[in-house]
Amino acid sequence: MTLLDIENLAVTFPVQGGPDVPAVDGVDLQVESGEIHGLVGESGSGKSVTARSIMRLLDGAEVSADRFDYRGEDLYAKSEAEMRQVRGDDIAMVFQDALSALNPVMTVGEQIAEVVRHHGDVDESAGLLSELRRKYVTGTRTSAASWRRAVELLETVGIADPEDVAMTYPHQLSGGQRQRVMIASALGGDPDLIVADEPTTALDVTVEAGILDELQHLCDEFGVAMLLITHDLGVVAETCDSVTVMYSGSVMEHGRTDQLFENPAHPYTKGLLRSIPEQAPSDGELATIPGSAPEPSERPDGCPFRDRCPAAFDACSDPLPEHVVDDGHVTRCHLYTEGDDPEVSWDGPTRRASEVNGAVDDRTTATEVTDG
Ligand SMILES: Nc1ncnc2c1ncn2[C@@H]1O[C@H](COP(=O)(O)OP(=O)(O)OP(=O)(O)O)[C@@H](O)[C@H]1O
Ligand code: NI
Repeated sequence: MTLLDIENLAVTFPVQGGPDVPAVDGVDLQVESGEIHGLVGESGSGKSVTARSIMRLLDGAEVSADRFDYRGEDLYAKSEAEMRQVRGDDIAMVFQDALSALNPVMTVGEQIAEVVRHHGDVDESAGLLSELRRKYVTGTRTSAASWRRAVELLETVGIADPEDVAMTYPHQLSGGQRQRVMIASALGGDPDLIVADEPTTALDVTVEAGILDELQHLCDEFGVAMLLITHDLGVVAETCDSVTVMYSGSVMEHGRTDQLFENPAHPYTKGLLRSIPEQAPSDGELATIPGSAPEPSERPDGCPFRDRCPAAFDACSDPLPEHVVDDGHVTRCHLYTEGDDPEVSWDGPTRRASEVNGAVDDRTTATEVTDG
């Protein structure tokens, strides 16, 4: 079943005295129940804006979509009160920076207990006195059911000594522990979908691997779906069932992870794949895509990637087409409207690039070593 179904999402930030910022432009995104769906793309491609649109946390932005359904209900038709219920109970969000997302003056146990109470499936009295005590003497109601549930959740997310950790404040914990606390807090509302925006980006690789493992395991165990935002295709390969690739506000390609990795269709996806060790060409060099993404207000017509694409040709200034590569695997690239199996070379001059668009031909050979 499709849990989240977004069609043709556009998000624009009005800017006083400057051009508006069309951050997201025509994005389709489907997350199936229980799956881990990766949302990947370089910095500025619109991943976080898309994520926040799901929580309706985009103050001041103009949001439009042909469809924006969660479990078949239009999220943008809900009242703010109904939305508060959705946030936490149905959809929970995990951010990159737990230190700023968590309350600094409340023990982590209390914070998780609060989510559990808000969700309302623990039975405990909540009279004024206990409410005041809870609020001002944080961490002391260790006999309450919500507190016990908080400790349980800390244990669930792999924290050793959950009783002790529950009584600490966020700044007393390591970065990895704080991310785990935030995941525990997300699970406190028993959501069906977790939106995780680069949950491990700030951590070192071993801690990151442990947390990604844990997330994968938790989604499996609780049947929770996750939209996992990352700029790292290596993380997608390890963790995700399916993936949507974004570039400069648009979706370039989406499909099951195996389809995308075995048979990438869009030159942008092919370029990204060269930057992860397992997929890089056998000469051992890791290459990034030369150049950088345009600012939203300076995006070219048609395909936003065309100025960096080694296979760009004149049709690329037309609106993005949609090409079905395989069942569930779709790319938005003009090469495929010209015939199947186009030649895309990141290592030498491309026929189309050199014949049709002389402006890009020396980009096709430039590579940049990013890692050893
Ligand atoms: N509140 C805002 N006002 C104006 N522009 C914004 C605002 N928020 C985001 N943008 C712009 O929208 C575009 C998409 O930003 P977004 O944060 O979604 O990118 P991202 O893919 O999450 O990148 P990163 O990997 O760096 O987190 C960027 O050009 C950004 O500058
Ligand atoms: Ni982001």
